[in-house]
Amino acid sequence: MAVNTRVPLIAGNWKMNLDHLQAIAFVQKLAWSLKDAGHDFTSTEVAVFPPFTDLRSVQTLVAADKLPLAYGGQDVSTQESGAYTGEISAAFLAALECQYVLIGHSERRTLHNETDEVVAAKVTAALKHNLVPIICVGETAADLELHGPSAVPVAQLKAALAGVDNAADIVVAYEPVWAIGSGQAATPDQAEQVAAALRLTLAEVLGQDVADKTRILYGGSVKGVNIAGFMKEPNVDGALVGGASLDITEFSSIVRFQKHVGL
Ligand SMILES: O=C[C@H](O)COP(=O)(O)O
Repeated sequence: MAVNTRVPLIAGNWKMNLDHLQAIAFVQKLAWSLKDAGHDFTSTEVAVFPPFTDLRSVQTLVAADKLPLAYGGQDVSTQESGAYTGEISAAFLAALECQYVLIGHSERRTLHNETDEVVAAKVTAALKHNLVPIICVGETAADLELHGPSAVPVAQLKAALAGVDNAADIVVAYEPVWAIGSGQAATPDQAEQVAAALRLTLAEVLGQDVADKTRILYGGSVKGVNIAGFMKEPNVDGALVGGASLDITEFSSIVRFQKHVGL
């Protein structure tokens, strides 16, 4: 068994919250609050995912104040450029120095009918522009009852990796749909079971080295009070946080999970 050298990642998905002015104030306060608390950004990486209209403001602030925060888009187009009204290309995100992009979030899959093929095309588009895709997978409550916990997330991951080679830097986020915004998080055991299955899939498709280095996040009602349980699991390398990422005290407490687990 390889030694785990994966740096935990705590990612805040703001969804459709905070305009560009609110984003500036929020990111500034978040960085100060973590700095004041003595957070070591090299031991746990922190990323935020603001709406597209905030990204230029966040980029300017992060660059000017040299903030140790990563950021990225919540979605990306499958297309390079052209007549695609409302779409945002991977090249545009790269030009704003985004490091990451969320792809295949369940809200995109359900509200915008994103298929596995579309998700795979978005992953390919992101990698082409050196963005690290955070590939979101997860089962609904009905899937869970019909197929058990891992079948749907594993199938979604396999489909998303269609155009990925084993040199690619990717992150996987396991987000059971039933746990998102419900206040009812999966148990650490449940998250670990699926994360382990996802890592096996990464090994099958991309090789053991990629599986060993790829971070797998858990998402779905993560809070300061439950993060430690997830982070004790060997295959969970961080969290994709929705609602709690909009509260600086709560998000900081999640980022500083080592405090709770005594690491
Ligand atoms: O992207 C984040 C997930 O949808 C989780 O959202 P939540 O933390 O509000 O449950």
